[in-house]
Amino acid sequence: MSADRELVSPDAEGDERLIEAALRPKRLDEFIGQGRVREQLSLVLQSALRRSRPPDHVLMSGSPGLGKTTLAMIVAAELGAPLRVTSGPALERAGDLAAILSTLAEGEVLFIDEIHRMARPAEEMLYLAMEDFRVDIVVGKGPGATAIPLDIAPFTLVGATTRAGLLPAPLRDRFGFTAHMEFYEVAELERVLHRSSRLLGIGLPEDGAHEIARRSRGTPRIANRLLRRVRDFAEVRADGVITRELASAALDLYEVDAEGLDRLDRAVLRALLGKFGGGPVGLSTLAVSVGEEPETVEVVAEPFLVRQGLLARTPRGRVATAAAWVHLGLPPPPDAFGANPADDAP
Ligand SMILES: Nc1ncnc2c1ncn2[C@@H]1O[C@H](COP(=O)(O)OP(=O)(O)OP(=O)(O)O)[C@@H](O)[C@H]1O
Repeated sequence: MSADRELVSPDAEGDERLIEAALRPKRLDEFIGQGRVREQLSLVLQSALRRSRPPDHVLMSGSPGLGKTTLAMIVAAELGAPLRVTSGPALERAGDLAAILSTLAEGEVLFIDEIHRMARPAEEMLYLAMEDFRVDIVVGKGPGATAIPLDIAPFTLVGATTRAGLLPAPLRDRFGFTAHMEFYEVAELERVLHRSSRLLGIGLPEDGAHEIARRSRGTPRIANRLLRRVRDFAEVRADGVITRELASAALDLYEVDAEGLDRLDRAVLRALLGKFGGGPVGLSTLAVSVGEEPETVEVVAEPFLVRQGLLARTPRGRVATAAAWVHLGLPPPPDAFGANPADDAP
């Protein structure tokens, strides 16, 4: 990912990770927004606690930075259970997963981030572990290979994915509960910002919080990061007070536009309008034209552009809406998507 994506990219590195960890809500009642998910999860957890049984396995899907890791940690904290953390790409061989599963304590929460990127043999081992709390350890090779069954402690799997559609059905079906994480409303992000500013000792007036919140792409991780950049700007260029005007000037400098679109978002829209006349165009062609991987465009940029009503995914390809033309200061063509009420028909 290029350096200029760092500011609004939901990925974080180094010190940023430490600050992120410090800002994570620790319990469900501190977790802001996602009302439906919170209520559903709370029921699942309370009922498990009453029955003194580990709850069903939980799958969380949603864009990067919406709080999936935070919620996984909260699941363990609410259950008073230990948490083991790994990720799909780290589970290349079945043995990698077997080593973890066979050492889980009873009731432990196993969090697998990016679960859609797990290798196939590990995935197959996970099916049995999730359903029967058992793994088959294969000893030997070829026709003489034998599977030795090994019981494992009952545990709860929490899987997180940015691409639920890529999970094979047998895996998806083994989760008792799926939490669909949505982008946050501006008012919710304002609460996230006020909480973070208290924890970081940053003075944040209401109007400054509002300006940062509305440019945060509906994502708490981005809100927290923009807060720190605006704080830097306020301290160096002004008297430290984050007013609306100051937040707006700082975010302009960092190339986050009034709707929260960053450079990649705008590059995607510009390519769609400038090179493909508004589309339809296939994802790979669009990604090549902005010099990014198709997955980055699909996972990082598109969900937000779709949510903002600027881009539509149609069976024929990606299409810019009339609002996208307006956003880039261009007159929409009469046949632009969304300019005609028939586009909304099912
Ligand atoms: N509901 C929330 N309330 C307050 N802060 C939140 C909330 N959700 C996320 N955050 C903040 O956003 C940051 C990113 O959250 P988290 O790492 O859980 O996202 P994620 O969905 O797991 O991202 P990724 O998919 O990239 O791993 C955390 O540091 C946390 O402080």
